[in-house]
Amino acid sequence: MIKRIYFETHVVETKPDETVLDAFIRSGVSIPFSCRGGSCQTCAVRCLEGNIPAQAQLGLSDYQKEKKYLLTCKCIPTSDMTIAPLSPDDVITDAYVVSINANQLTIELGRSRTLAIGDTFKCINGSQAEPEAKVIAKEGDWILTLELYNTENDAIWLQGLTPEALIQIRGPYPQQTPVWMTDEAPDPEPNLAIWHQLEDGKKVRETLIDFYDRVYADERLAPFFANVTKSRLIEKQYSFLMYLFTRQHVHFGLRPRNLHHWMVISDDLMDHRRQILDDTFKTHGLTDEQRHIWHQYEEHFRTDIVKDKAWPIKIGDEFVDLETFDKEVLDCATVCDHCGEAVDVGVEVIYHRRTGKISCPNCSK
Ligand code: HEM
Repeated sequence: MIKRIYFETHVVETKPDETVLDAFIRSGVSIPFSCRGGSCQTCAVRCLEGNIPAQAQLGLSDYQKEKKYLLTCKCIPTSDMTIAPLSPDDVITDAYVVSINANQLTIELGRSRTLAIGDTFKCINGSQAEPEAKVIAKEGDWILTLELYNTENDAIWLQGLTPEALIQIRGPYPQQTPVWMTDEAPDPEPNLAIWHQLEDGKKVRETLIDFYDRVYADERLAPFFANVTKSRLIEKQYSFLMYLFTRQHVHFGLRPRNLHHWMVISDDLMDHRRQILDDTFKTHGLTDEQRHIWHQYEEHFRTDIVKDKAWPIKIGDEFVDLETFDKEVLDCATVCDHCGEAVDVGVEVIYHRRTGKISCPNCSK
């Protein structure tokens, strides 16, 4: 049976008995791959929706199975599927310690990987710390020498290792330039047909109203929206989606990267939000195609939103870090935003650049 595979902005139909990878290659969809036999794991992706055939997970670890990884070269779909690329955090490879020399660690990989000198990784040995390391030498595709950035904590981490110990490496994180410094990808193509099907936006608004009711009641998401007026947010979100679907310039807010710059949002939290959105779509009777197209618009911004620490905001060509504090001498009396006590004119206070919240001398000790 023909199945539809949704991957980023692509929709690919597989022929009977065809693997997802073969269908991608046939359709010109670019995805990294190497051995095509299920051992190198280069073509691994994550399943967001649909059945995962057991064959597509052969050889993957329990952790990888739990995260819904699958190998596209081994996946003959049994249902429609939505799949997404792995984030570097998701790419975990077993490795054995060969030797340790000061802050350098030589490892033998559990499977061959095509990696380059300069690629960066996180090292995992079951402890909470995941020291960062850079490849400084390699022998073939199996042996790597990593240099740890050699802080005091890395030295302690290395002392806990012995030759032949099994560790994992997470990555690579090849991008030398942090995401927040790179140019944003162009917006995805509009889709007027779906917008018309969604009753020229009426159904989009209804869905958003219900979705944000659920978000504001969700204990993981609600904290982000503590000071945000729901009706205003729905209108902003609506105009942004209207722009994406129709290209009418009706959205005058910030771009998603700048807008979410201070929010620490993990892939897992994005998936959680996606699930709530999908449940809402189903309540409002959106068709599979409509759900997938809308999800694809949202997914397009994942890399602009997911991060493990706040990013500076980009204004023109400049990056401004708003997650810092400045000092100011008050030229009029006010109250402290933390303890509520009065603060007199002439007192030096600390204020947070993004929120503008003021701390009196007592609270900022
Ligand atoms: C877990 C994931 C997310 C969280 C926690 C989150 C959180 C927020 C918050 C708190 C606001 C209000 C900001 C403010 O008014 O100051 C907001 C606005 C917005 N978000 Fe998200 N967001 C998430 C994912 C997304 C995604 C995937 C998109 C996709 C495009 C998106 C697009 C928007 C837009 C368009 C606005 C309103 C823009 C404006 O004010 O002009 N968000 N989000």
